Amino acid sequence: MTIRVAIAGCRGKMGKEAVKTVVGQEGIELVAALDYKHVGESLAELEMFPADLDVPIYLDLSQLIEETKPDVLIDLTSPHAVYDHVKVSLLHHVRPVVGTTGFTDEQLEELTQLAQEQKTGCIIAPNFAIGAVLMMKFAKEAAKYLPNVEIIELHHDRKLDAPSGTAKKTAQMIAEVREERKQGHPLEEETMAGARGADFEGMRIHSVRLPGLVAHQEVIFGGNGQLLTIRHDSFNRESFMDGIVYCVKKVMELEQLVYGMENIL
Ligand SMILES: NC(=O)C1=CN([C@@H]2O[C@H](COP(=O)(O)OP(=O)(O)OC[C@H]3O[C@@H](n4cnc5c(N)ncnc54)[C@H](OP(=O)(O)O)[C@@H]3O)[C@@H](O)[C@H]2O)C=CC1
Ligand SMILES: O=C(O)C1=N[C@H](C(=O)O)C[C@H](O)C1
Repeated sequence: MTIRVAIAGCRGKMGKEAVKTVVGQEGIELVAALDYKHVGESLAELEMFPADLDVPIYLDLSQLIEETKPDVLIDLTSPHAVYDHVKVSLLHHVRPVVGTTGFTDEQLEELTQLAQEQKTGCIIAPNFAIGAVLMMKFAKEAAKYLPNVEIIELHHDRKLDAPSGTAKKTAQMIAEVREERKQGHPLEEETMAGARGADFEGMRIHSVRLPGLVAHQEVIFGGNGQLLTIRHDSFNRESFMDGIVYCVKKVMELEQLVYGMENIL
């Protein structure tokens, strides 16, 4: 069976790479694109895509779904757009595979419930790179023994959300095995706001944004006279593509929302 896929955000850094990947994939067919520019045109008319890529561009997701009947919607857009896309998609029983980050906890809860009610699979993966997923799993394991931990995530300076979805998910996974505790000196004070980073159950998260970076993270554990650093680097967007293909196939077997690729490996 061929899986019919639509991509939202196809002009973006991730979207462009995803279009290239999906088009070359056996058993997957790209049937539509969702964008708010070039509406009514075809991807073939955009300079960045091959001239024979005859894939229609829609503004309205419901219309896209009714006319092109995708099985899966890959969302690689923005924190402002993604929640609505996932909701509309689930209401139409189209399975979302979501790379976009920046969900609130409330949005994740609502979408989890909606996917369950609709009996429709959905994968929200803060990071599609297998190395990053392993970094998160290893960090969770290490935190059982070394509960003093800080996360430093480093990204390109076009990123909209901070901390990154990966850093937030790492902290959540660590929190499953680490009791909430304040770190550092009990009387420490910030003499400059933000100096100690964001506070997640006492863990500190630091976000670096610089041109030249892609997506990187260090999880640093401190113990008596020792330090453990777990680091992952994505040097390009290709690093995420195997994960996207895996999720497109996997979501076809699901009837509920899965948050994080570590839960389906
Ligand atoms: N899970 C993972 O492994 C990864 C996740 N990401 C996440 O994926 C998302 C996209 O990243 P990236 O490609 O770098 O970002 P880009 O800004 O390069 O791409 C986003 C694209 O989505 C478009 N867009 C914005 N709003 C809408 C909308 N309402 N409908 C359709 N298209 C829209 C943008 O158009 P325009 O620019 O014209 O506004 C742009 O073309 C981010 O949230 C990022 O954090 C990124 C890498 C890996
Ligand atoms: O915006 C990005 O680039 C990335 N976003 C995701 C995140 O917020 O964790 C995944 C990866 O880090 C790249």
